[in-house]
Parts: sequence; structure tokens; C-alpha cells
Amino acid sequence: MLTAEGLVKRYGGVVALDGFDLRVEPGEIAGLVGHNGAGKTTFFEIAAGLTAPDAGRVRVEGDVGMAPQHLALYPSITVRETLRLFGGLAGLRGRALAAAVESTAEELALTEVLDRRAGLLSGGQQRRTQAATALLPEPEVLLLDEPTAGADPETRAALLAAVRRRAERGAAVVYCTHYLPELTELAATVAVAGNGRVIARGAAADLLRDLPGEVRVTVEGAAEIAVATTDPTATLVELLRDLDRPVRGIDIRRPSLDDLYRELSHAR
Ligand SMILES: Nc1ncnc2c1ncn2[C@@H]1O[C@H](COP(=O)(O)OP(=O)(O)OP(=O)(O)O)[C@@H](O)[C@H]1O
Repeated sequence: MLTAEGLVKRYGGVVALDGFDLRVEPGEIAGLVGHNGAGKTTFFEIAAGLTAPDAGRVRVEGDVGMAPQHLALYPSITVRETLRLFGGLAGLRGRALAAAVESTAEELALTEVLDRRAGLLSGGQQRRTQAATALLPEPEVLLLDEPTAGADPETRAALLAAVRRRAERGAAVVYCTHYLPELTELAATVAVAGNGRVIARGAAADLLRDLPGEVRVTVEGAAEIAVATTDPTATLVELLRDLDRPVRGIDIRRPSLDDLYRELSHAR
């Protein structure tokens, strides 16, 4: 379990965290989203013990594994050596370490490149290797900062499956992303960060439920009709019933995380 209470962090005149609260239960994946500069990475650094907060505290039950946003691998050692290094730092030895290296490599499709130097891997392979360093020791708390940035669909799917598996085994996961569909795939709860705080927290469906989406209908010989609505299907049926010209196009846009941001920034 991970609990952050009232975290404050200042860098000179910049307030990176301003009363940041977050609680993540074992088995839960909390999707941490928020605008650039909202404080997500700063929270990760504090939660991982890399930097101290100016105020507030973090409580962690168990070990923490973190995959930082920027790739940080030793280019001249192999993937196997990298995984052995991180597994060893987490206290794994002998057969347990060898088995963890093999199984983590397998689940992240790294078996073929285990003996290749990290610096010679493709970007996606480096991403998977980086994630593997955090996942391999099976920590109780996992902090993943945009682990799928730049990943191709297969890499993304392998990473998401591995993260889900860790949560199923009881890890408390904080998963930072700018891509909401991943959170749906992960069945993650959502924490929206804004200006150094968590400004919305809950199930994604609950947070998006009351937000309007948009229905657009293109009609022959007339301007496009665009209607904001919380019930796109009903609105579309109504629009189509009243039209007496041929329809050339229909577009339904469901409320997205962007809409949630906009809504939250108006509310502040
Ligand atoms: N070491 C540092 N020195 C000075 N300012 C910093 C430092 N680290 C972060 N900041 C500032 O703190 C604020 C929060 O940054 P942070 O990296 O935590 O945001 P973020 O939510 O992770 O953003 P992004 O989505 O762009 O990764 C920003 O204004 C940033 O410029």
C-alpha cells in the first residue's frame, strides 16, 4: 500500500507539489494523469525516496520499484546483466535471480535480446528492459512513469499485460500516462493531478459520466450540426429523426480525459 499525505515540494520559486494526497491499495492500479508540470514526476521521485518533500509524508508498505520517464540504462552491459543487477540490488540471489530474469524477459518479449548490450537495443526494447528492471523484483509498490511512451502496439500490449499481472498478484501500482485508453485497458482508477495536487480521484467511468461529449452530423447542402450532449446516442437519434436532407457523415465523440481537464480547470 502507498499513502501520500500533504506533500509539498518547492524548487526555488516553483511549487512542484502543493498538498499532494494519494492513497493506492494493494491490487489497485491508479492511473496518474495531469498536464505537463502538474507534479507527477516529482511525486514519483518522493515516493521512491529519491528526493525529500518540504512537507507531508509518504508511507509505503514493502519495497518500491520505479521505471522513470526518461530511459536510464547502462548502455555497455547486456540486458541479462542489467536484469541481474537490478534483481541483485533488490536482494535476489542464485536460482531465484536466474528464474526471475528468465520469466520477466519472457513476459516482456526480451528473451531474444538477453545477451545484447542495452545501448544497441531499439527504443521499444529499451523501454521493455527499463520496465523489466522495475517489475522483476516483484515490489509491493510499482511506480511507472509513462512506460509506454514511444512503444509500438506489441510492446504496449506486453507492458500493460505485465502491469496487470503485478496488480493481480497484489502490487499497488501508480501508472502515469497521457493516454487514457491505457487506463481503461488496465481497469485503473484515475487520479488527476493539477498544479501540484490531486484534483480528482475515482473510477474513470464515474469521473467521465456527467461530462458532455459531442455529436456531429454532416448534412448535404447545409452547415455541419454539432451538439454537446451527455447522451450521444439519444441525441443522435433525435437529430436524425428531424432531418429531411441526406446525411453525409456522423461523428460521435465521447467525453475524454481532455474534457475532464477542461472541466476541472474551469472549476478551479
Ligand atoms: N529539479 C527541479 N528543479 C527545478 N524545477 C523543477 C525540478 N523538477 C521539477 N521542477 C518543476 O516542478 C514542476 C512539476 O514538474 P514535474 O516534472 O513533477 O511535472 P510532471 O507532471 O511530471 O510533468 P510532465 O507531464 O511534463 O512529465 C514543473 O514546473 C517543473 O518545471
